[in-house]
Amino acid sequence: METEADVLEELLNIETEIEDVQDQIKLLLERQEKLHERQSELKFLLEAYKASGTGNSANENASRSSSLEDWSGSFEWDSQADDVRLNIFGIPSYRQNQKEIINAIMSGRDVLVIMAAGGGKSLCYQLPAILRDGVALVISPLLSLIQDQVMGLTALGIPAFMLTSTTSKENEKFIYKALEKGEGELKILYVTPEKISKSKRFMSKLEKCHNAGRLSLISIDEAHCCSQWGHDFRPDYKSLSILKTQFSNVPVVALTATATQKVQYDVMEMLRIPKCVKFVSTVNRPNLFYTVRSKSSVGKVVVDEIAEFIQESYSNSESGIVYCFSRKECEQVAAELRERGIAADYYHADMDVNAREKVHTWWSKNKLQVIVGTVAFGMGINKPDGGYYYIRTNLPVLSLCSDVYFCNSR
Ligand SMILES: Nc1ncnc2c1ncn2[C@@H]1O[C@H](COP(=O)(O)OP(=O)(O)OP(=O)(O)O)[C@@H](O)[C@H]1O
Repeated sequence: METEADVLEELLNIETEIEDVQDQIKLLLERQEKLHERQSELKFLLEAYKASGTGNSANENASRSSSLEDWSGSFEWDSQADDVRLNIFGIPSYRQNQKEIINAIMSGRDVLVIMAAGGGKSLCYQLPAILRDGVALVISPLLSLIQDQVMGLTALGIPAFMLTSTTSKENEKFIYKALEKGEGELKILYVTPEKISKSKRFMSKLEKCHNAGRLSLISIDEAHCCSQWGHDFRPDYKSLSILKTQFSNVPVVALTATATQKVQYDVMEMLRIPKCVKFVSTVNRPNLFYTVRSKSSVGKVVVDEIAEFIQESYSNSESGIVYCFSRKECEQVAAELRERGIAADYYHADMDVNAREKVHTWWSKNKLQVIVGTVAFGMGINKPDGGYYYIRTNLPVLSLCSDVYFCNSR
């Protein structure tokens, strides 16, 4: 006959055992994750080995992707590249790795670029896009980012277009004609990954462009979006593997500011560029300053604090971004900043694309000082002039990042 003490003792034993089992499950799950990681690395190495067909060891071949080939020497396009850099882009000299990356692309190699945000990745594919014959295709994840790039290139007189939901029928017709028949001036074409995965019409025009020898290069911006291990995985990036399969002789350039070793493997595997040349530049951004300030618990006072910060620190109306958590909050804060004499407007995913484009353009042209946005705005936005800052309001404190010409929303 069991006594209460016996029951209690068995219960305690069982609870101890359950804890043991839970510890073991935790250890096994950790082990499983490590094995998955190693499995994907090994699969990548195997693919690299198969792709080489040279009898090199897989490791040797994979390391060729970051090989010591010298891309800094003299090439036949040097003087033309210098001319475009200086006279079209207005850039006096190259930054770290830019010249080497350009040389590798011009030599027809696939390239993986890891360079800090604002480090100058765009020049690395835009310059070869101008030098090489034909049309360069650029895949970029966000409409705002694409608009920013096309706006900047157009201002430099470079025939750049985008094919997105905001493209007019007239421009769409022009782009399709340029791809299919080589008519009209089109050097750089920006699309979102959805265009590759969902538009058969676009892919068929692209194929015609390639068959006629007019697809000059394929650039994949924010390439970490390919990787499930990255912080910004986009399912549509998976479909980009078709590009190398279908257009195997066209150089692919994958660019990102953030990629761990594992994400790099993933990107190379996903984009089918195991033998790419890899360039890693320093991620140090000396132009960034962060400040954290305590924030009032009263909403109206917080807006006073933000307005005061902007007016005191940026008295020449230098532009910036204020980040808010919700769409409603963006609209409210923008209105309250306007009440305080600051030219502000809001930007979020609930607005129609034309309204978003209008706000972005005005801000780019300094007709608007502040965009109050959700994280829908910011990634890859390039605004080199004057001071620049962003403020996050959705934290218990105000986080201020100033004196940058560029920032990411994260
Ligand atoms: N060699 C250079 N010298 C001076 N300025 C440069 C140079 N290369 C690029 N820039 C400028 O640096 C700024 C940032 O460049 P860019 O937009 O290409 O950065 P990025 O690396 O593409 O950033 P993101 O991570 O958003 O893609 C731009 O204003 C660009 O004109």
